[in-house]
Amino acid sequence: MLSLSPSCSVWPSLRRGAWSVSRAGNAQRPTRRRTFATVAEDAFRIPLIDFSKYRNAASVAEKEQTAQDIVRGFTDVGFIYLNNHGIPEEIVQGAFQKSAEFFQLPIDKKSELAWRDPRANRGFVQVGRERVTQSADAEEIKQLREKAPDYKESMEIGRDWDTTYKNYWPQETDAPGFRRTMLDFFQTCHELHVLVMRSIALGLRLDESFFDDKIHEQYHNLRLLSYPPIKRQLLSGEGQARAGAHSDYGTLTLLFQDSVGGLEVQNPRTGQFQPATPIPGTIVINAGDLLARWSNDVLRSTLHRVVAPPLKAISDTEGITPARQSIAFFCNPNQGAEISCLPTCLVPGSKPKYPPVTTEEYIEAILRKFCWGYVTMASHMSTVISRKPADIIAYLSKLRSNLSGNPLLYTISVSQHTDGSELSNLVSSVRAISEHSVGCLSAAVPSSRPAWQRYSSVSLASFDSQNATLFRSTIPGRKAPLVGRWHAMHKDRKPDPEIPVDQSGEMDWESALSNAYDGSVLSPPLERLSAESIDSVLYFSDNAPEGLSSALSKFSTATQLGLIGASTPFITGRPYTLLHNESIHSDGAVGICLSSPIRPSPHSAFPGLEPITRPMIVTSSEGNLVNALDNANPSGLLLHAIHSHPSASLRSEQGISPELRLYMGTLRQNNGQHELDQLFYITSGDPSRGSIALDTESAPAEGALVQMFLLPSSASPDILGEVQSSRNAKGTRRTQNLTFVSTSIEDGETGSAPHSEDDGDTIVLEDVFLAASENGCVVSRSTGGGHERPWKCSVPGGMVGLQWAT
Ligand SMILES: O=C(O)CCC(=O)C(=O)O
Ligand SMILES: [Fe+2]
Repeated sequence: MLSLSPSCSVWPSLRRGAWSVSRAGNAQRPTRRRTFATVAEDAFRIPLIDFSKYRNAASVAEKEQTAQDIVRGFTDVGFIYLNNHGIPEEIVQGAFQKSAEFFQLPIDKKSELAWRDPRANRGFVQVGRERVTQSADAEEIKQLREKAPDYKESMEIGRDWDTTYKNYWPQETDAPGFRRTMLDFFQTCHELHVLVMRSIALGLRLDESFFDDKIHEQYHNLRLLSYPPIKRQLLSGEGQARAGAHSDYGTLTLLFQDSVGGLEVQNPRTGQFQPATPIPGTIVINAGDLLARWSNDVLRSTLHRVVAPPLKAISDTEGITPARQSIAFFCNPNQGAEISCLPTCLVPGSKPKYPPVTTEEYIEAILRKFCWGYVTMASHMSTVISRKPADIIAYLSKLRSNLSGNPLLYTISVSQHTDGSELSNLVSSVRAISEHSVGCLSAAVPSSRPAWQRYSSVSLASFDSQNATLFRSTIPGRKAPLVGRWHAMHKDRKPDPEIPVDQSGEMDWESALSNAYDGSVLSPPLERLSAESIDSVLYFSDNAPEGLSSALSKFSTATQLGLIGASTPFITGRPYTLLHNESIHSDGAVGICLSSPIRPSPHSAFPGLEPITRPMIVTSSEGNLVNALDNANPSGLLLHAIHSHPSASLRSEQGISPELRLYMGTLRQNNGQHELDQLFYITSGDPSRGSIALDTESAPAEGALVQMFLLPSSASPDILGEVQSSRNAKGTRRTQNLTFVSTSIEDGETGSAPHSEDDGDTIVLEDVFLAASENGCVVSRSTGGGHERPWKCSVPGGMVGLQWAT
């Protein structure tokens, strides 16, 4: 711990020379008066610092002078020019060259890499999209942006290995060498940041390495800037600039500028902006808000802006401001670093000006203040439920103006009481929102609400067209050859005789997955997408999604969720009703591929299940059979569990009640707890051989931790009620949640419940996409390095989904 005694404080050194502290002991930034007369009152010069002495110093003592000069520069002006900084000129020029080549790409190519989210802060920003300002008023920022946009384009690059946010890179063929150059430059700049922060530590009388472990995670931003040539006139209006006045928010910004000029720095004492004229070979470095806060405002984060360069640079009588290029490297502390007043920056006896904050909290607060409404993944997501289709239609019509033309994902579930014309009105109202849409008819979401079977619902998610690609797939699924059936412990549940479609639920992943992916089978829009850019694929399909799922494995890090459409022979005369733009299909699949700036996180829940065995290890499995658990006979274990269960109703003369719904689930560890990961329906078992057959092509592998469960017949999860109450819970962070629910055939069809008071209600669940099917859903979640083998979630009440933080 460093002593807080005055001799260790930075103040004495700063008092030397030009400044005096006039209100010592005050925790506010001291008002300073010039104490020597040789410098004019308003002189405000960015010092030029030769860094070679520091870099080449053999001892800490040799570094002292430069360190103090640097700190003085940041104390007085907030900006320095750094000369002999150690980054070779050809490296800087190489980055400028690649940056220029990037900005010359056609706008379509650059737009594919569009910046989408303030927290990610990555990608291409078009002229006029950004408006840098100090204003914190959302409405004011919006107006400013419309009236006086910043005349610049930029490309933002973050740490490339970040697990939450992805960089957007142009194709190598479009911008050869761009990615490599920028990644190397990022690293080079990071290293210089470390060195300059060390010099600041020394200059502030801290240990030279004080900042090292607080800045090493590289939460930095490399911003390439291109200011196109524009008429000077356009930059002369009030509030108009190439970049409006602002301060930067991190520790330091390393700014590389070309020779055009236009950067201006505000003299905080006079309020006047003064040019930071380019000096060849130097880097302009300024302190950001976080460093100012860290240092209790000893170091200054100074306002700056980019305006038209001085008149002499104007190329002709038209007054065209020449193009300008710059590269800013915004440095930040580690996300978790605590920014609390540096011990040497506190006037003894006084309190720090600011409470401690982590970088993450600080940046989060800035984003809340400055970004008008977080950019969300879906520009709209909601589920509307009502007894009256007309009310749903009225709700949908209100969305039209805002969502028009954007890719739309939807499901429609109609009650038994809805007639054909009401259904087609619902479909037309959804389609009227956008001509680019995919959807399907789904089943009612399980609810304990009375008269539930009389309700219809529509779920919608509208995406930015840059994030979403719709598709239709006719890739055939492959039906499973019937795998060996064992003596049934209980009969398979028979398909409901009223539904003449295949309810067998057989999935033939094995053969689908064993066929190497043949890219030609994906429809053209999907073929064009680059594999890494897609983080999620959502689709609606018939009962044979294996072929599509296999082809989608091209998107090797994407989570795939497929809802098998509800059976609709009595509603539309088709086994499944899938919708794509203006077309209706009875088979195949329709879906959407998404590339979010922030990866959505998968979630799953299987409410109502009752564990009937302890967790066990699979010691032998093959195909869809589990042959041994903890080296014992799985069927025997299951029978024993049922027979020792307190409820006699589980047993029958044959041993197990045929109505019983039994499952085997795989478990994963989460914070020392076991969580259910995948769940397979137990179709049959053979007590003599011991094997248990699962409704999947590949049973959990040997070594997997599993447990057996039953779903009591009384289980009737109130999914809607749960979702509603979780949405209403106070203090929860806003998220968008898409959930596919597997229901039982009986759900929503349980006779006529008594008429209830709330029969007429229309429920709107904002930021929720809730869709159900009695045919279950297909799941293959991204697991960091890849994705799990697809499996089918068919337990009634089982939910799988994606969540986007907003
Ligand atoms: O382009 C420049 O010279 C400065 C840009 C800048 O200040 C910023 O982007 O924060
Ligand atoms: Fe800036």
